[in-house]
Formats: sequence, C-alpha cells, structure tokens
Amino acid sequence: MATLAITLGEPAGIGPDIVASALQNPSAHRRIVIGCATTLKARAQQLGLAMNLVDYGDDPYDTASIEIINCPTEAAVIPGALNTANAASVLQSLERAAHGALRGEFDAIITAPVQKSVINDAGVPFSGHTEFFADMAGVPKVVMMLVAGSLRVALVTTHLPLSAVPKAITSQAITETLHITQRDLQQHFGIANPRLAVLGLNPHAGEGGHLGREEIEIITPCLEQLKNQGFDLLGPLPADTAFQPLILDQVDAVIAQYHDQGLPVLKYAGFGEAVNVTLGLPFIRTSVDHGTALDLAGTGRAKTGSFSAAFELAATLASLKS
Ligand SMILES: NC(=O)C1=CN([C@@H]2O[C@H](COP(=O)(O)OP(=O)(O)OC[C@H]3O[C@@H](n4cnc5c(N)ncnc54)[C@H](O)[C@@H]3O)[C@@H](O)[C@H]2O)C=CC1
Ligand SMILES: NCC(=O)COP(=O)(O)O
Repeated sequence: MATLAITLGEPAGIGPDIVASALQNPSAHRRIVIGCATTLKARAQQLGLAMNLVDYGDDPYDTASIEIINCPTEAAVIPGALNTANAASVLQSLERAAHGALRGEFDAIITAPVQKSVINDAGVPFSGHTEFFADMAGVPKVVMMLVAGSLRVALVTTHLPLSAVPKAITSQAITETLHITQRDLQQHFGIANPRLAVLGLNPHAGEGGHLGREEIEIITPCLEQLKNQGFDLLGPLPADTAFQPLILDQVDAVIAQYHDQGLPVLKYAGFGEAVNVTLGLPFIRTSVDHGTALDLAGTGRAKTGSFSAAFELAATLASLKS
C-alpha cells in the first residue's frame, strides 16, 4: 500500500471534478487529498457524487475513505471563474504536498491541473508544477516527461516563450536532461539500457547548417561526447520525421528540445490517457496530461482517464521504490 498525496489544482477548474469522480471506488492505497475541502464537497455534490472525506490522520485508514488536508480558498469558488484571491490556497496545497513528500510522509504526489496564469496574475512568479517542485526540492534541473502507452517524450526545456528557447539549448541543458532521463528510466521504469532519440532544434535538424547552426555547434558535439561515455543515442533527428514506427520502435524515449515540439505529438497519440511525470526529483510526482478545462468545470463532462493513469503510475513507481 502506498500513501498518495493528491493536490486538487485550480479550484475553478476540473481538478475537483476529476478527483471526486476518480476516487469513488475503494483503493488499495491510502489517498490524501490536499486542497479546499469545501470546494471538493460542493463539486462532488454538484456532480451527484458521494464523498467519504475524513480529516487527515483523524481516523484509522479505511480503503473507502479519502483523507483531506484542508487548504481553504479565500473566496467562494465558482466553477469556471478564475479568482486571483484563491491562488494562495493552490500554492499552499503544493507546498504542503512537497514538504510531505520530502520528509517521506507521502510516497508520491499526483497533481490535478493548475491555472498558471491566475497564479501569475496574483503576483506570484510560477511557470508550472515541474519548476515549482524542483525549487521546493532544491534541485537545479528536472525533466518533464509525458508517457502515452509505449511513447515517452521528455523535454530539454519546459515552460519558456519560444523566443527564449534557442538560448536555453545549451550543452549543459542537453547533458543534464539525458543523464536524468537515462537514470530515471533505469531506476524507476526498469529499462536497463535506455536508447534515446534526440530531436534537433531547427527544421530538418538544421539542413546541414543552412536552416540553423545549433545542431552543428551544440547538439551534435554534445551527443558525441555522451555516446563516448556509453549513452545509446540517436540524433539529432529532424523532428518532423522522427515520430514514426521506424524510429519509435527502436527507442525508449524521444527527447524534444522544447514543449511544443514534443507534446502535441504525444497528446495526439494519447490525450486523455497520458501521464506527465517529473524525472529527477527526490520524490515521485505524476500528473494529468490536460489543463484546467474551465469550460467543463462542474458539468460532469470532464474525463478522468489521465488522472486515473497518473494515479496508477504513481502507485506503481512508489511500490517499485519501496
Ligand atoms: N498539469 C497542469 O497543471 C497543467 C495545466 N495546464 C494549464 O491549464 C490551463 C488551460 O490550458 P489549455 O491549454 O486550455 O488546456 P486544457 O487541457 O485545459 O483544455 C484543452 C481542451 O481539452 C479539453 N479537456 C481538457 N481536459 C479534459 C478532460 N479531462 N476531459 C475532457 N476534456 C478535456 C478542454 O475542455 C479544452 O477543450 C492553462 O493555464 C495551462 O497552463 C495545462 C496543462 C497541464
Ligand atoms: N503541458 C504540460 C504542462 O504544462 C504541465 O506542467 P506542470 O504544471 O506539470 O509543470
């Protein structure tokens, strides 16, 4: 049995809906939701779902119960309507989850989606859970990897404006990404000798320098150095032709240089069933593949497939660790 912390995410989004829906059945794992208890109860009621919520630690563990660590929102929550007053509650829930995971109180964290913009609008710099948890853990570099069936896509850079990407593609960023991905695929995914396909940055991987020089000046020398150290790498490959069975059948993960180079393909392959996992943290963190879907909050139309997959992957990774 694993002890799994679940953060509720943006209270006006579909986080409360998917958490209430997906946690209906008893589980072999202890489930601790961190977020606004009033919001979760209200959303469950709106969706006609029963929720057996008990305060964290109050009762002996019961397979049907959901424990809650309450992080009340400042203002009443209206599904679909963002409110900067409630950003503090979201951040408090993430901090509580990270502190608990760092001290071994939780075996893993599963996050429901947050609305990054409303946290920024509340005056707090925040680019994503990935970077937030890295900061909380004091880890300078982590890797965002999404998994859809046998397809795994990891990113060298995460939440950056496109204009900032080329500068961020450094030998150090690529080297660290490949080290973290290789190590975590070995340690957590049981892949003894991961083979990784690394994408170029430019169209046609730079077309021999005629469409950009990052492949020649940065990526290729970096990959050669890592190959000499024993890494099993393909690339740099043109991104537009890399996602085909000829390549994918021979690799364990694709390394994309930036968010929208790799994730649209992954989400086309498995949106609604895929899982986002942060590699390189000192604790396990998985998440959904989708955002806050404000348009669906409180409607009963939010699908729970990705959350359930994230929950199962977190439980599996936690059991492999112990
Ligand atoms: N892990 C996280 O915290 C993530 C947060 N986000 C944040 O979410 C916010 C909204 O992002 P968008 O790009 O609009 O993406 P989104 O995923 O919220 O919505 C895209 C489309 O997919 C639909 N959709 C999303 N989840 C669904 C579900 N479970 N069931 C059925 N339909 C679903 C939505 O209704 C919408 O039509 C942004 O602030 C973004 O930063 C986005 C991705 C991940
Ligand atoms: N598109 C994936 C995404 O934005 C997830 O971000 P994070 O909040 O998990 O860092």
